[in-house]
Amino acid sequence: MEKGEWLMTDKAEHTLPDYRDLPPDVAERMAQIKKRDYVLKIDHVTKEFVQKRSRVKALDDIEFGVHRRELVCVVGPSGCGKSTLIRILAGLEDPTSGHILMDGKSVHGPGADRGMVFQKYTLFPWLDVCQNVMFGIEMAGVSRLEAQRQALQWLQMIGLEQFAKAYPHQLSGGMQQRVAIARALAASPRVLLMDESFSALDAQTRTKMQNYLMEIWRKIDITIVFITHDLDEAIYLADRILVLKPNPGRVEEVIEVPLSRPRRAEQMTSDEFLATKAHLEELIRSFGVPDENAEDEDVKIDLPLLTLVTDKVE
Ligand SMILES: Nc1ncnc2c1ncn2[C@@H]1O[C@H](COP(=O)(O)OP(=O)(O)OP(=O)(O)O)[C@@H](O)[C@H]1O
Repeated sequence: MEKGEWLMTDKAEHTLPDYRDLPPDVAERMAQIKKRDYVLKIDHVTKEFVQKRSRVKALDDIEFGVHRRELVCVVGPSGCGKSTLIRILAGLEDPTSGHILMDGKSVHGPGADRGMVFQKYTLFPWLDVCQNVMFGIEMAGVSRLEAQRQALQWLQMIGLEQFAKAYPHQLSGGMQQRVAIARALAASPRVLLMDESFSALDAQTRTKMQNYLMEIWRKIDITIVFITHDLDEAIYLADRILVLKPNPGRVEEVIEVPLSRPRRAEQMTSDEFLATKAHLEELIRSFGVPDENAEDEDVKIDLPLLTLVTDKVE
């Protein structure tokens, strides 16, 4: 589709705008973002896994830069290398070739400059909420008293100060993830890496968490890379979306999200949102990989004959 063309949708006569047409305020914001330096640069990163008899090229020559205070989401079908990429960014895995640069310097291994929030709840169960948040601060050599003061400030920021003395098992999933975010941020990283961090939460809690995250991000100097399977989540959160294709994992497209900030739930039904989602769905379909996390349409179940019931009145 040429830029500026309009996309016909299935719904008769309703046309969606081109997702690449940014409203003026978004275009202005995007121009500002692009003027900022790269905090994180993925410099021609390739990753091959060698198993007994086979080689898998999980990532092939990935080249991408994340600007300071940008929120980038990474999407793509199962197996396109999203987890491999974030593990390399976190320093948990080395690239086969290429480099990760933080503020222009090549990184090797994990570092305090990159905080990570995983999908599963990863709080230390034997520490209370405050001690969990203090953990990263104390690791950086800060005194216990000062770490406690800072941890309480973080808990206030995420609205959980009254749960400072509670233990993780006493909190809901959403609250645990809020503490996990606070714990990661308390160590003052430059970049927050989030690996499907909200995918274990129910839909309502997930939306709340997305809003919490954007609220925190608005207040502090942090750059976020967020991996997700959920296209709505990617569009709602991101300034730009990095779309990966599988076999081997390559950059297919970088999408500038045509939505103003601050984001509001109503934007999820806007034409710009729907046009971006339609394009992403089309891209992912074009990769021809069944996404096991997508909702099944038209599932056919073979039932044993004897269990069949009808609603016919006897
Ligand atoms: N440790 C490993 N050893 C061998 N192959 C691996 C390893 N980790 C990942 N792979 C392979 O690399 C490719 C990319 O995997 P990866 O988990 O990064 O994809 P993904 O996009 O995160 O998938 P999903 O969305 O299902 O989590 C896949 O083919 C996978 O089988």
